[in-house]
Amino acid sequence: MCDLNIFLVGPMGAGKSTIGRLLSQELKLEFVDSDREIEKRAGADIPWIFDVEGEAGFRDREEGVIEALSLRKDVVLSTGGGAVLRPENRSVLQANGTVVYLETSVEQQLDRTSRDKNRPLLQTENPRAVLEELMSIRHPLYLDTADIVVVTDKRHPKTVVTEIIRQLKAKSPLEVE
Ligand SMILES: Nc1ncnc2c1ncn2[C@@H]1O[C@H](COP(=O)(O)OP(=O)(O)O)[C@@H](O)[C@H]1O
Ligand SMILES: O=C(O)C1=C[C@@H](OP(=O)(O)O)[C@@H](O)[C@H](O)C1
Ligand SMILES: [Mg+2]
Repeated sequence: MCDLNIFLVGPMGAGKSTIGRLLSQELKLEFVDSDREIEKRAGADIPWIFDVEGEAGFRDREEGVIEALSLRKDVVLSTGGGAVLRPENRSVLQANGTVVYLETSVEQQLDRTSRDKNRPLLQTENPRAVLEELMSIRHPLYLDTADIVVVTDKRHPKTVVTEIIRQLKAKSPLEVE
């Protein structure tokens, strides 16, 4: 395998962080998560960054981290759900690896994100309305950025990983062993 980069995009609760780690283990690639890298560089967690710097401050940090991480070699990068918003991010992701969209229904997003409080955009009275609104804006951007689309609804993470690898092999048989 040479210079294989896989970038996971998709909405909150799609399973990008979970699936990314599993996929990296399966393909023996390094695993990086842009949200964790943002937190590491800031020395603060995401809720703090949103609180103090606003969403715009977070997006600026995210852009720097996505550029840096996408230029690495042989990584699986799990991005945050809003990474596709900036055209600069879409460009670097498309230029430097295979982009996988983990597609998920709002219903599953709600189910998977209801237990933790670390997503500032969902700390609201009506997370369903927020997720629907975000999906209407972002779904076309995910589709536009991705080389591969994998549905994750009601699928075990291991099944999702198997399906990603199947589609990667179908696309570039020589790169994925
Ligand atoms: N395919 C799946 N089936 C069931 N639960 C999942 C699946 N993928 C992720 N999860 C769970 O959903 C939650 C959110 O997953 P996470 O990987 O953080 O998503 P993302 O990074 O896309 O926001 C976690 O508790 C995780 O264990
Ligand atoms: O959708 C978004 O705008 C966000 C998604 C989060 O990442 P996950 O998609 O990994 O939850 C995180 O980057 C931040 O809370 C903003
Ligand atoms: Mg994540």
